[in-house]
Amino acid sequence: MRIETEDRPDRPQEECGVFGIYGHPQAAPLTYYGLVALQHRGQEAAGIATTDGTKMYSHKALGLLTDVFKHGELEGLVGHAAIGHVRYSTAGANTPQNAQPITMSTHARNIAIGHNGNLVNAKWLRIRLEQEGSLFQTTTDTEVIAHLIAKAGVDDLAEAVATAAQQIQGGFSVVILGNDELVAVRDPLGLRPMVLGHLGQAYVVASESCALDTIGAEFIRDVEPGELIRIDAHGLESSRFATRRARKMCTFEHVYFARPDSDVDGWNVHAVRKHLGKILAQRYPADGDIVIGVPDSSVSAAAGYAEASGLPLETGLIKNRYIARTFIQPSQELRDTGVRLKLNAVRSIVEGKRVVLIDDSIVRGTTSRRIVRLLRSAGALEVHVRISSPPYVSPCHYGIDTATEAQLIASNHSVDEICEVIEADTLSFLTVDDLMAGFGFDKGDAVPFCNACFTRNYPTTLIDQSLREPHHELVHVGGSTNGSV
Ligand SMILES: O=P(O)(O)OC[C@H]1O[C@H](OP(=O)(O)OP(=O)(O)O)[C@H](O)[C@@H]1O
Ligand SMILES: NC(=O)CC[C@H](N)C(=O)O
Ligand code: SF4
Ligand SMILES: [Mg+2]
Repeated sequence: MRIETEDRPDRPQEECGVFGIYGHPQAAPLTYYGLVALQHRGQEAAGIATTDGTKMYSHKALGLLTDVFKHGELEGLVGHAAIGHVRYSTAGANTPQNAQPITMSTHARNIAIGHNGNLVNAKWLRIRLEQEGSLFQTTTDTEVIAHLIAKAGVDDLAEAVATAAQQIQGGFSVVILGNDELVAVRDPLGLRPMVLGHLGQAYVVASESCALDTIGAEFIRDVEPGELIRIDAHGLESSRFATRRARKMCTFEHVYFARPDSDVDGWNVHAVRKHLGKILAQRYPADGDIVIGVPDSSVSAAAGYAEASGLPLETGLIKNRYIARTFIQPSQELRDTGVRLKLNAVRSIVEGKRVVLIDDSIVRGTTSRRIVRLLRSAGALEVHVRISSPPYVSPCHYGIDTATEAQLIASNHSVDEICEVIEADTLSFLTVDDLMAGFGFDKGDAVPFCNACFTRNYPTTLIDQSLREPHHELVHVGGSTNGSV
């Protein structure tokens, strides 16, 4: 194993998916299938940890799930309870040791932890924990949660997790595996999603309901913001680690991130996107002949736009199904190549047409410019771009870190300037009020959503912003993390 240090690159980051199951003899394979359904949430690393009540087993590595578990590693993951994770880093680089679940042995137990979200006070907490003697193995914010659990000073895992959850701030949906129990918590504002289901006698928690559908589990309900769920041989117990307060669910889950077949906090993602497409057509019509959605995430909004405008919906862009999401590629060069590999225009459909192009978001502008060019080179006469969300002006600090402010095209360009940069004939975005109308809210209503990336109004203080980034990243090259803890 080679160990080296590197400066932490200041680069755009994104989301994760978590899954947990208790009470099933096939816990590891079911977790694997659940994670397959959540692969869109993170493609940098994947891992699973299981317990048979006595020993804990884990395997994790960089890469897609199918790469990480291609040599029969699942067979070694025995036990009736498991958690799993697919990672897109937000805190700490994309290195093997930062992959999750993070495992730790304490005097009381083994724990494994998987986290979706990003903490806004992890650096402060880490400094305090290090001053108190904690030694960190990774550079993630997630390990801070593990140390807080270990240091809680109580034997009961759920109590220890509650103590930890009360100290962390920001976005977090977390699954924790103990010796013979599974604990799940969701942040008090509900920034990150989490659902609860059951498969026969087994309980399941996951980032999105599509993971429940994939393993044939039944949806019970969303995990409440500020709720702690403990599942063990005695069944399921729910408690609160934080008092109820106004929800601030992430709208970007609905706009782009979640799968359209998922229901997030009572709204079906496809239905919301389609509704947003209709609002876009009603408020920002375009003189076009055909409507084309940018695959994959804008297909629902394009269907809504076409329905409301009366224009035909065409499949004018074909996506190579073997290329992962471009928005979450770690460098601009890779993103540019990614867009080219990913999409191609259908000349026979777009030639001689005025195209209304629907996309769900413009973040850096890479995708839109490339697609406008593609359509023109395939013979489109005009390209009118309509975006089913408002301009993305400010970085997310809660788990969908799309880019630094300087990289966000809307943070330093007007709509007209963006239109010019992406080489479109016309360009319109939804307003925040339009976006909220997509969920059935009227202007002026108090809404249960975080819209900070569109408004710069963050629902928490950004505590760590006053601290400098850590300088060093520890990179282990090679080696395996499989085996019992
Ligand atoms: O302005 P940019 O920085 O280019 O990012 C915005 C684009 O990225 C996303 O799609 P992506 O290609 O990631 O994934 P998808 O296939 O799930 O839509 C999003 O839907 C936009 O199309
Ligand atoms: N995208 C996420 O939710 C990442 C979780 C955690 N902050 C990490 O970087 O590993
Ligand atoms: S800032 Fe944007 S992406 Fe981040 S949680 Fe809020 S709505 Fe979601
Ligand atoms: Mg897209």
